[in-house]
Amino acid sequence: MNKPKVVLIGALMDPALEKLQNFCSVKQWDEQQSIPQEILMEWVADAEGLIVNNSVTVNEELLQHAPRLKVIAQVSVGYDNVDIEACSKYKIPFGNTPGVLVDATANLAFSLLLCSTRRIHEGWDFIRSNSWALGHRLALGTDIAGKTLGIVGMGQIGAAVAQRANAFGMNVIYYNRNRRQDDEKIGAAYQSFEFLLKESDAIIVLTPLSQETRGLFGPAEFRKMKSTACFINVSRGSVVDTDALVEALQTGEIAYAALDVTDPEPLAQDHPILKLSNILITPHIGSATLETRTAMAQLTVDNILAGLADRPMAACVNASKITEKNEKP
Ligand SMILES: O=CC(=O)O
Repeated sequence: MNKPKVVLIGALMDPALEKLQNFCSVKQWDEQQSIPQEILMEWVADAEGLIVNNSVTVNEELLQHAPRLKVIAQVSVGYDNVDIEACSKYKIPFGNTPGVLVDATANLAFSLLLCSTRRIHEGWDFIRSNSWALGHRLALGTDIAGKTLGIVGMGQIGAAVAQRANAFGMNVIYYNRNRRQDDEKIGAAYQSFEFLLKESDAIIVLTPLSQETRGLFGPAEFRKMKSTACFINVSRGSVVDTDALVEALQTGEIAYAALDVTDPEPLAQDHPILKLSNILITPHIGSATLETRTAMAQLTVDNILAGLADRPMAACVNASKITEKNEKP
């Protein structure tokens, strides 16, 4: 029996890759640079499955070029690069990887909070620049117990961050599009966005990127924050107006920022944000642990195999929008 053809963009960890190769004929793009559009279009022309990463834009044009496509999956929880409505229109289920990355991402977010408030990476720079030996003083950090943490975007990862902040004695408030019914269980109180901006000592952003959240943090929002505030983004870079953030850090409107995501990504070496001393940036590594990435790869392959076999997928974003398969418009 012929194996179904699957196009794989990017790397996939073993043993998931091996499993995929056992059941499917896999064509993989694993180069540093993004796949050129003409090659992508050529490859998807006869593909039945497609695994993408966020360097690929999945839109109607791509779907029109892929008449045999039965399923798409991505090794991430965020899918702002994918036009879900178009996938649903073409009756193609799209799978992502929620759940399995919650703890790793919450740990990274909380690490950025601790590193920022205790100025850990500055300490490391201080040592490497020989300042210790020269007797220069290192600036003091701040405590987090008793301080207010504002979480913007209260999904599973937000709840896991709230749990950690509670354990560290923080007062946790959150803002979300919809208020959660289990405020008490997650140990966080719902507040308006305005209140959160004004009252938080630290803000952690975890909201997905959408039309509503693009540029959510701009000049006006930074102006409302405390001058001692620490701003942390672990969602998507475009939720923040980068120029406004640079200015807020330069002028002292806020004290500090830590970002796991940036706009653009990656940052050019001469980007002004890299010249600031009151910022810490990590290269989009929220879910990057061996265990988590292995589980994400496994879930992605399970999603693809289920979609190819017309079985329900473990994590499908548009399951409710797809009724009859393979009836393409
Ligand atoms: O950014 C990472 C993800 O969306 O999983």
